[in-house]
Amino acid sequence: MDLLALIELLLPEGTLPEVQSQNGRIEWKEAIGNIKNEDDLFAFISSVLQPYLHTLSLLIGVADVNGHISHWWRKTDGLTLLPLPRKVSEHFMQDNISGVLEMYAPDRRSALQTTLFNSGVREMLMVPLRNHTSSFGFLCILAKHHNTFPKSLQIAVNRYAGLFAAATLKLLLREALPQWLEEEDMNDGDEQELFVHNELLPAKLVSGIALRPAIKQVRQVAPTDATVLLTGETGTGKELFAEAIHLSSLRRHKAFVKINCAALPPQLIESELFGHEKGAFTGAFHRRIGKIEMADGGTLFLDEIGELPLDMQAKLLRVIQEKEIERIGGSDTIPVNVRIIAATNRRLEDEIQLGRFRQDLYYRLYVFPIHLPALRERREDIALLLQHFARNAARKYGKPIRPIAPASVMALVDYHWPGNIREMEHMVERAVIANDTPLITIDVPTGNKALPMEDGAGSPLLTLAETERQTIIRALRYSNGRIRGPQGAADLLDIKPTTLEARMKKLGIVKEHIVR
Ligand SMILES: Nc1ncnc2c1ncn2[C@@H]1O[C@H](COP(=O)(O)OP(=O)(O)OP(=O)(O)O)[C@@H](O)[C@H]1O
Repeated sequence: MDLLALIELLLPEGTLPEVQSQNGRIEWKEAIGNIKNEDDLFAFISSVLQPYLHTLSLLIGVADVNGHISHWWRKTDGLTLLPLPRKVSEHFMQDNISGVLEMYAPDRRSALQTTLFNSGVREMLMVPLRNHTSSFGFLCILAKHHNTFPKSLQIAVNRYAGLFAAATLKLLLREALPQWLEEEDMNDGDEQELFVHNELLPAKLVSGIALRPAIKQVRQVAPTDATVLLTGETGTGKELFAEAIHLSSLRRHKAFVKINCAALPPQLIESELFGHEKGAFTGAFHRRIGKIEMADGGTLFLDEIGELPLDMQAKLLRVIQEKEIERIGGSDTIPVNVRIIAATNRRLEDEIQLGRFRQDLYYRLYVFPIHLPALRERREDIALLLQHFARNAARKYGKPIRPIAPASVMALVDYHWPGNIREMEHMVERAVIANDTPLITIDVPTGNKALPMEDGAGSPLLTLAETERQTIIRALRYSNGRIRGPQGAADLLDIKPTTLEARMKKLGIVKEHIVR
């Protein structure tokens, strides 16, 4: 679970509105996503309240479980705040004061009010910061004069109180839970683009924008028992995705059994798949349970299915159709209930033409195909994945987490990655081990010159805005210009339709120009 999802759980439902930014309305998660320190927090609050009041002096207090203020954050515009008393404002927390407080004299009941009065504060607008069950702190807007706060400001402050609470919680949780701090900082605000999608997927599966359609397909197909055919070059993550489907399925508590059809000599494959009875052939001293039987109730992952010999293809077809097997040398048929996921880096259509793959088996497997793009087809994700693997390798080898040198990142974005993610993972790991400099440098492998981009236009590093533009355009083309609904562009990109429309407006994308 990410930090923002946790915040959403902690706050009362319906208290997190969208906010108006310079470029239209944006979702709360996006609005507070980049808050990393006190300055960011105050800049955010000021920007929300800017239309109502230009100069803001702000004070935020957060209480511990006993109601004592454990955190003070302040930003003063033209006010010199005296040091705040150490043990103050219990009654602020207890009475849950909200609204405008006028100050005409030091207040005996509250050390905080007295301090503020003596600091020159004459009016204060107070907003409790609430979680599900109670107030955990307060936000004060301070003014040097009476009658400073217009009614519109008071209404806005109440409307956005949930958002201010979320923003404050973000800072508190970052301090309390440093692992998030590290994750967020490494990605420098881009964390939203590189994410683990849900707890049921393998934790190591990360995805940038380009993998989102495949992840979406995983979510769609996982709960069914449909056969899945994963296609993609070597190292694109087919096995990881097979595991993801299994872990997101109802079979997740049963076995996930893998068989690599390319790794076994043909004479062993049958016994590996179907098992054998004792004495079935010379050397069969014991009964052996085959992989299909082992996967009963769970998932059978047939990697490199294109390498399966033709006679085995016929036997596999029978298993899929009849849902039963016979061990070699056995006379009984054994019912099996397995979900089949197959993977290949060959074009099975070509293999059929060449007479190396059975067409009937192909149709049995081609129920729900998922294609994993090669890394060079998803260059927009390369920089983020590099940082991800650098962080992982640093943890694995007990090294400090360091960024990769921008020049290396630029060169690697242009590289053609024949070994895809597997190649990247190993390359980064080697560099992390070998480098002790503040920035990790990685050389593009020699003898592998960067290939031009698919469109032949060279391979410049794209700006984030341009990357976003191209991704939105791709999604619109894919959805035939449809923004809303299942398989609409917003759905594919996993964002709200209103957010997509706002981004299209900002980036000057007109869907009629894209889809004709
Ligand atoms: N999206 C991803 N996020 C994180 N790691 C990934 C991702 N995709 C692949 N990897 C890592 O890259 C390596 C290769 O992945 P995997 O074995 O799943 O690829 P493959 O397509 O099955 O390769 P092959 O066709 O050679 O069997 C693994 O270590 C895997 O953990």
